[in-house]
Amino acid sequence: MGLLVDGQWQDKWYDTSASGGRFERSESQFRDFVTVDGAPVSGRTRGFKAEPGRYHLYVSLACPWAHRTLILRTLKKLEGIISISIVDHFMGKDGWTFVERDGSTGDTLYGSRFLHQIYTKADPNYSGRVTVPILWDKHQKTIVSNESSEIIRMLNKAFDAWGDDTADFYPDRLAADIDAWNDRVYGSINNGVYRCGFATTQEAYEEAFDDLFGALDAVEEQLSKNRYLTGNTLTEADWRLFTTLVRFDPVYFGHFKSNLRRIADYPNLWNYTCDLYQVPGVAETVDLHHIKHHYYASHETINPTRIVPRGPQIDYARPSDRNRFDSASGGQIVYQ
Ligand SMILES: N[C@@H](CCC(=O)N[C@@H](CS)C(=O)NCC(=O)O)C(=O)O
Repeated sequence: MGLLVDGQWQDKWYDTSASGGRFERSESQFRDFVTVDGAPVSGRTRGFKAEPGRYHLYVSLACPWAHRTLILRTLKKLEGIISISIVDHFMGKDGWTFVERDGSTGDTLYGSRFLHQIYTKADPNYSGRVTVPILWDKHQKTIVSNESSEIIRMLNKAFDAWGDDTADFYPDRLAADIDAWNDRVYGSINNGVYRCGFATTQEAYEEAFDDLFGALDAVEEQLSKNRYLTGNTLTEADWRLFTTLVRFDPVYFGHFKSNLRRIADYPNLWNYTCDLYQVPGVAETVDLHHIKHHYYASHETINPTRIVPRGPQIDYARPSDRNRFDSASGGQIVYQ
C-alpha cells in the first residue's frame, strides 16, 4: 500500500491521525469523459472520442469500484470494444502489481510491473493514490478517468454505436432517484464498510458501523416493496450496491468487523444479491478467490498473519424469490 508523491512511489498506509481515526477516501484526480463526438464535457478541457479498440480498463477483480466497470462492460456487450488488464490480487508495499496468476493478466499493453507506472506514464509528476479502476486511452497514452462512478456512465452511453444500445442503466426518467440512492449507498454502505474496517479509533468505528447498518435496514425495507432500488427497473444504483453486497459475507463481515448481521440474514437483501448475481454474464465477473485473498492478505495492519479464511460457504447461484415482483404491477408484490 502506498502512493505517488511528485511521481515517486512511497510505501505508506492510510493516515487517519488528522481525522480522529476516521478513514477518508481521497478524491479521484483524472476526471475526463469519453463522449460520442469527442468534445470535452462542460468545465473540462480534454476531450476523448468514443472509438472501438481505443480504450483499456485497468481493474482488480477484488475491488468493488473496479467491479462496477467490469459489470457495465459485460452488460453493455463491450468486451470486444474495450480491452482490460487485471492486476494481481495481492497489494503489498509496491501497491497494485502485474503478475500473471489466478486469472490476473499482467499489463497487456506495456508489460509494466506496477500500476503506479501507468499513473506516471500519464503524468510523470502525479501525486496521489494509485487506484483501480483506470480508463486508459491507448492513442494519447493517458488516463481518461480513475473514477468508477464516471467510467460506468461512459460505458452506459458513449459506446452505444458498438455495444448494446437497448440496455440503459441510467435512464433520464430515473436519474434523480438513482442519484439519491447512489448518495446514500456510497457514503454509508460502499464506503461505509471501509470506514468500519479502516477506522483506527473505537468511536470512528462505531459511528461507521451504526451508519452502515442503518442504511442496510433502509435498503432492506425498500427491497421488501420493490425488486430493484428504484422500482422495477434494474439500474446503475443496483450495480453499485451489488459489488459491496457480494463481498459482504465473505470479507466485510469478518475482516472489516461489519458484523451486526450478514447479508444472508436479511431476506430481501440476500435474495436480491442472488438475483443480481444471476443476471447473465455477472457471475463471471465475481471472483471470490481474488476478493478474499486481496483483502485478508493485503491489509497487514488489520490481519497481520495474512491468513485467508476458508469459509464461509456461500451459494449466490441458489434460486432467489425476487420474481415475486411482477414488472407489470408497478413494483407491487405479486405472490405466486
Ligand atoms: N473513488 C475511486 C476509488 C477507487 C479505489 O479506492 N480503489 C481501491 C481498490 S478497492 C484502490 O485501488 N486502492 C489503492 C489505494 O488506495 O492505495 C473509484 O470509485 O474509482
